[in-house]
Amino acid sequence: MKKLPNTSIHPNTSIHRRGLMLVLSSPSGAGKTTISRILLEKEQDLTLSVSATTRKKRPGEVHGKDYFFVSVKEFDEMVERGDMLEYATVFDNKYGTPREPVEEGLSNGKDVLFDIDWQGTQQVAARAANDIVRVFILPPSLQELERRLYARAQDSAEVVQGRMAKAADEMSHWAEYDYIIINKNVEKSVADVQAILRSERLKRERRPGLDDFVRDLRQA
Ligand SMILES: Nc1ncnc2c1ncn2[C@@H]1O[C@H](COP(=O)(O)OP(=O)(O)OP(=O)(O)O)[C@@H](O)[C@H]1O
Ligand SMILES: Nc1nc2c(ncn2[C@@H]2O[C@H](COP(=O)(O)O)[C@@H](O)[C@H]2O)c(=O)[nH]1
Repeated sequence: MKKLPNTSIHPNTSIHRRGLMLVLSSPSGAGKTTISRILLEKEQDLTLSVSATTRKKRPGEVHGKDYFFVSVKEFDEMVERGDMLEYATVFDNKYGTPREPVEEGLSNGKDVLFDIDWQGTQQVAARAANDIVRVFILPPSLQELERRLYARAQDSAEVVQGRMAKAADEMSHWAEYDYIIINKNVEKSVADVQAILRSERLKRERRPGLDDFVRDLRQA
């Protein structure tokens, strides 16, 4: 398996830092997209991995921004060519992470944000165990989860009920994640993810450039 080239010079410092892959997963409707949008506005050095999907576009969604909306044939060809970092079938549609933009983001000194399910998270973790940071978002209650899915008003009642039926299955993977956030208040949840990001960026093993820095300090 190809190892990701995820070392970089972080733009805000001359000290060499490894980019990280921040994964958000949750049952559908718990708030990953909402949290991601705000987070990306606040975090300059974070870039979103835009997934490819065979799902139909929702009202307001933009090709290339929310997803790359592709046919099943196009999706399968991407998989065949090895263009996907990970892929999975979720709620009867195919979803996958195009590899190249992720590699490019990491090489440009960015951290990369993923909104993917537990299957994709397991695949990325298998390829880049040292670079992945996994955050699982829980809803405050099942009633609130259902309310949010209906309030989003972008899916039919049938789709919402299908997603509610699979929520327990998705949540059964919560213990595979490094951090758990109960998304009651969006601002608080965003602040929590920012705290995670900040701490993870400071980890010694993500800052290989410190070796030289400390050597120089000790020789001075
Ligand atoms: N903390 C919150 N309090 C109230 N409403 C919220 C909160 N977080 C998100 N929402 C609302 O819940 C709905 C679902 O949120 P969102 O689309 O972000 O979920 P998601 O986890 O990305 O879902 P999916 O997995 O289907 O993409 C949206 O209408 C959003 O505005
Ligand atoms: N394994 C992957 N899962 C993905 C990817 N992109 C999105 N998702 C997950 O799919 C569901 C449904 O999303 P929706 O936009 O249709 O509501 C959700 O859990 C996403 O996290 C991907 O590239 N790979």
